[in-house]
Amino acid sequence: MISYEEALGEVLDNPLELGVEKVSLLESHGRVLAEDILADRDFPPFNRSTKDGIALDFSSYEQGRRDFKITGVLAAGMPQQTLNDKEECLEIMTGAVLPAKADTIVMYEETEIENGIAKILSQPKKGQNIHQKAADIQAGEILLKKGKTISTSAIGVMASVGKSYVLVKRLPKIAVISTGNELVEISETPLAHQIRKSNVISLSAALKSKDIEHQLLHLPDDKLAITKEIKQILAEFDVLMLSGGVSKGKFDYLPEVFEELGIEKVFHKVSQRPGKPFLFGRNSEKTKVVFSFPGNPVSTYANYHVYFLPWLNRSLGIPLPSEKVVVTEEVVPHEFLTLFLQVKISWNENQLQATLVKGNGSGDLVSLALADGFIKVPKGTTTFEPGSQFEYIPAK
Ligand SMILES: Nc1nc2c(c(=O)[nH]1)N[C@H]1C(S)=C(S)[C@@H](COP(=O)(O)OP(=O)(O)OC[C@H]3O[C@@H](n4cnc5c(N)ncnc54)[C@H](O)[C@@H]3O)O[C@H]1N2
Ligand code: MOO
Ligand SMILES: [Mg+2]
Repeated sequence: MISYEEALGEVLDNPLELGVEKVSLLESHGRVLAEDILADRDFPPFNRSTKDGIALDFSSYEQGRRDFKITGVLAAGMPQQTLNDKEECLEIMTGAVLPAKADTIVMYEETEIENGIAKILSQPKKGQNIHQKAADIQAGEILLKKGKTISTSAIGVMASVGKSYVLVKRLPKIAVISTGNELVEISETPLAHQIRKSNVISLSAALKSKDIEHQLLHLPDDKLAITKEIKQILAEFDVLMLSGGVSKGKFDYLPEVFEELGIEKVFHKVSQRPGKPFLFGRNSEKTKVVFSFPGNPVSTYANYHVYFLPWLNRSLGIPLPSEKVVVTEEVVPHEFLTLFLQVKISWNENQLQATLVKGNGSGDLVSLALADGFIKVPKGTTTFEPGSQFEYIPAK
């Protein structure tokens, strides 16, 4: 059995080359940019007024003039005008184009306007209140680099250069598969010996929150049926994400079925709790990967966050986030297993602190909903004191 660290290393060593696709700008939020976005023009595209006031020729002020006759009003959206006479000025609004032959803007608050004459009350500096053409970026320069995760502000930047469609990294297409004869649909009333399938519903919600295309499928505890179906599913999807049927039981057929279908087992079973009987595999062409999670609800859920999400980030070229929290109580490690303990998170003096959520093992679905995430507790024999720091894996 391999350690958690080795297992994560193997998972991260098997990213998929997913390619790229074009999506509409509004659909691109959270996706990974697959092209550089260039400035299609200078930013700003013209000398732009940053204040409401008057535009004048500074040399006239320098020569002692303080009163300027107003000969027009410039609004944002008007084509560029010209200041025809040094002794005159033009009123100008924020965002309007600086007129030719003017070089300085004085805001209204620093003037007194009477009978069409603006009197300057302040001591303006040459060139003030002008956002110079190309000061932010020049046409042809890179505004956003490929590889960036698209934020809402990046969407605004792309809108400003007229990108209504944008090239992004493709997301994997995933089959989310429940296994087991005991499972019924959520809309059904289970008989005494049955339960509703919940694991795959959480997985589906988690994938939906990332806009990942996926399909919910179900397999009975019947080896022939499983083999036939998985063969078809493999042809259609990039990733198989299964829950259950992967441990030591008489009806846990998945490990042998994968082998028969040519799925290479990268590892099966990790020295961790929960989630020990996890199997990770891939096809020989390395175009498909299989996350076969143990069926206990907490195991499936923990392993999705511990392995699948980092794998997804690696496949998309996104840096892996790392967060630390401090525990409020003693934490007892396991001598041989890495533990993923459920915690509730709160803020304490600018630091995230974690309080353990006590549950009844990895079959306890109820405690799972009370937790915000997991802390990773390395194996060992020394109890951690309150205040010790742990890696935190948020679960959303
Ligand atoms: N002899 C051994 N027995 C078990 C071992 C072991 O090492 N040796 N490991 C235990 C651990 S740890 C786990 S975790 C489970 C994993 O079992 P499987 O992956 O084979 O899952 P199943 O047997 O199919 O189901 C286990 C449990 O989970 C429930 N389940 C499954 N799918 C769903 C679903 N979609 N929604 C809700 N609940 C689900 C299922 O009904 C079972 O109660 O094995 C231990 N045994
Ligand atoms: O790996 Mo299991 O999840 O401890 O029940
Ligand atoms: Mg089993």
